[in-house]
Amino acid sequence: MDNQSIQRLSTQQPDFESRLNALLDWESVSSAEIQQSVDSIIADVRRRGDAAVIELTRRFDRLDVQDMSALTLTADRLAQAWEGLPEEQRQALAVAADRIRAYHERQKPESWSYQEADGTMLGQKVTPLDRAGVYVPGGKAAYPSSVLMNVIPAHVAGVEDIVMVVPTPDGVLNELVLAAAHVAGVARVFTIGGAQAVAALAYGTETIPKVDKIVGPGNIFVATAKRAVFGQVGIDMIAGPSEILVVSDGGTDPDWLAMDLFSQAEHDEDAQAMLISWDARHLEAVAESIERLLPTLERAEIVRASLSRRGALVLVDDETQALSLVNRIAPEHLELSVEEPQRLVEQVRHAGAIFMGRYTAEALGDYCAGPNHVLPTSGTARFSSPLGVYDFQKRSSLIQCSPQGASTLGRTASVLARGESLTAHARSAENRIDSDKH
Ligand SMILES: NC(=O)c1ccc[n+]([C@@H]2O[C@H](COP(=O)([O-])OP(=O)(O)OC[C@H]3O[C@@H](n4cnc5c(N)ncnc54)[C@H](O)[C@@H]3O)[C@@H](O)[C@H]2O)c1
Ligand SMILES: N[C@H](CO)Cc1c[nH]c[nH+]1
Ligand SMILES: [Zn+2]
Repeated sequence: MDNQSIQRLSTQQPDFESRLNALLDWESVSSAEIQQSVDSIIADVRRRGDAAVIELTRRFDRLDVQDMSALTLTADRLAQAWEGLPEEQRQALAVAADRIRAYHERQKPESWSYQEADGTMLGQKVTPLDRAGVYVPGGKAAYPSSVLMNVIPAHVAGVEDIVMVVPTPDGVLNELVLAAAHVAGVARVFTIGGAQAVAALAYGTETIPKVDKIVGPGNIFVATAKRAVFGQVGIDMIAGPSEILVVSDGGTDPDWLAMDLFSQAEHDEDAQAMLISWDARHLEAVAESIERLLPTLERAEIVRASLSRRGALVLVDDETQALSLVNRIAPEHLELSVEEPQRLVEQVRHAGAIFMGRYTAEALGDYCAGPNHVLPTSGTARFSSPLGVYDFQKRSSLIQCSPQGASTLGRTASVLARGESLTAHARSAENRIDSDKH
């Protein structure tokens, strides 16, 4: 059992709690050393702008460039990537983009207002951000799907200026990423990544425009930098390594489930993949599938590392205990691989995205089902939501008093303001009481 790739847990084990906590605790991976290095990168970019970005890109992505033009891709270059793709890939990108757009159109909030009996109008006006910065990860793997997932909701929200950054280690451009940027309607791409890209978007440089908000997932350097610049700009969330939590009733093919776990484990050595079941024999079968199928993967080493560090097959007493664990873990992706997912989903309170039934592989959501794949991780689904149109918009309150409304509200405001000893507030409100009768 010891030399197996994935840990085995049971709620009956006396040390279950501490072992589970160790698996869930990703934040502790963010060491003081990383924080220090990110702080100094941000300070450098603030101080020296483009020169720092160029130097840091040389150091971390091994790109030997002299000026920012070599780190800039124009709309023409993106169109060229689109034209050069095989038809099958163009088709797949277009289908995914259409489905993601259709889903996000439904999220679009409307401005609203209503009128009170005395003619006072109250409402809420929704406006898009002027400029959004989209971080597309590109260190260990390139993510064309993340381009679509980040850019399309911004467009649907009405953002006019979208600046995309994506690292291209060793100068290798990924044509699918560029084509996805084209199909999603991006006009400007800078081939930079890591904390230096986040800092450039947050503070602006001679070449890179300062944005209002930075969205998109990334590694620990990206996440730490986003946390550091929050306040200077908005951010969507701190997205950690990918996670999957599967609840299985024992009726799904163990090979399918093993591959579902691998699908997230292959992102990163820090990714988390867990399966919970109350069927001990089924867990054994999944363990056997894992051992047999793991060597067949292209990214077997990453998967092995991730499963041994943050992977687990968890035996619980029953369905109730499984659901209570789900709500405690608040996973990024939850697969309910059970006969009656509708019944179970009623009891799920915290999860980024819920994949219901044996046929709904999480991987479909990563690419083309329609909902966003940028999701809260590390338990933050307790208080945050998938990336969406609402992340690219803000709301302003609208208040228009009729003369009568100003009198009624003025009396109430005056009392409250005097209670706070704020006499200018009180007199400002009182000035308008019965002003139409003078
Ligand atoms: N939540 C989501 O929707 C989602 C989607 C796709 C990917 N992801 C996650 O995003 C992450 C992508 O990570 P990645 O590394 O492949 O790409 P990345 O683009 O996030 O990071 C690459 C950059 O990290 C910087 N970097 C690397 N080593 C450094 C060092 N020692 N010091 C300072 N900077 C350094 C470099 O500048 C490099 O450009 C993975 O964890 C993956 O699971 C999440
Ligand atoms: N599973 C990732 C989010 O956690 C998204 C992704 C992109 N490509 C494949 N998967
Ligand atoms: Zn994925």
